[in-house]
Amino acid sequence: MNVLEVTSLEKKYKEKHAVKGVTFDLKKGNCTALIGPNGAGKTTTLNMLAGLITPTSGRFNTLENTRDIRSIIGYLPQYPSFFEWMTGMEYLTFSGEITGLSRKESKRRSEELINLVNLSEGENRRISHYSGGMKQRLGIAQSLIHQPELVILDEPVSALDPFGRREVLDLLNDLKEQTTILFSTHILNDAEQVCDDVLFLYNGELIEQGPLNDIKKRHHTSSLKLSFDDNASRYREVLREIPWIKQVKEKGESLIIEVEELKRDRMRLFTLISEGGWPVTKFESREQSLEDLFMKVMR
Ligand SMILES: Nc1ncnc2c1ncn2[C@@H]1O[C@H](COP(=O)(O)OP(=O)(O)OP(=O)(O)O)[C@@H](O)[C@H]1O
Repeated sequence: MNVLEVTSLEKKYKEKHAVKGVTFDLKKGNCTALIGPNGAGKTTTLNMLAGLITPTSGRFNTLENTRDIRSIIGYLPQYPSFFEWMTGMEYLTFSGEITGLSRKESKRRSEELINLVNLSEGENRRISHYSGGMKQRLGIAQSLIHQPELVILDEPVSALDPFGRREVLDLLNDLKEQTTILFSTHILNDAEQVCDDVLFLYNGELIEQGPLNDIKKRHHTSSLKLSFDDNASRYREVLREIPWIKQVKEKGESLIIEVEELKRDRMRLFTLISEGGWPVTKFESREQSLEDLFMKVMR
């Protein structure tokens, strides 16, 4: 069941085509990462879905064909602004009332959310005294105040330090139980930790999309990594001459060796290393990361 179906969505600014004919579905209960480098069109896409800018063309349908999409979505912009003189609790209660909740209901929901995003300790502190991670968690709580079917988060972790990032990623993992999530990021490692589905956006176009595991299988490569104390390039030249090795890349004093069949070729490489007495300090089978995948798809 799809919470949102987006068809041929476009945004043009004079000569600039920021988003070009983007089509995708969001499955109920899934967490989808919209991934792309700076300027790919992520914010423009999310702003169109959030009703903040008008698409040049295209359409989107919601599950119940809701007339105003804003009633079913929660949205956290890339640079959220808060009334910093308010406490976290005041801000949430106020946000709830704006969405149409009664004061009592809004207070109850705010208390629930303060617990969910782990802000109990700072609920009566002014937002101006919050850390970046706390503000981002408050922003996420605010986006959930009216129990939306879909939460759209624009770069929720990109501006945070590693501690803040971890807090927010853990929170996203918890939220997956409760709602459908679409979030943008250019930090692939973060996306990999929480998302089920990915949308790869490049130059305003979707270049690959689907369940992360399916895409990984589709673009699967088997590789091995050899690390040396020094002189890796000498061994690179030897490996390049071997017919069962597809590609050898040098990364510092390590070699990334792409092979056809991991199990078989791992043994072959072991034999080569031991017979040749190569000064290898580390031998690893490599799992393809989302970053490897993104680079491959883009190429
Ligand atoms: N109001 C605007 N007028 C003209 N061009 C715009 C406007 N808004 C965005 N663009 C252009 O559209 C393209 C996509 O921008 P967008 O902000 O959506 O990218 P992004 O993927 O979110 O990038 P970032 O990760 O840097 O936030 C960029 O080239 C940008 O310069």
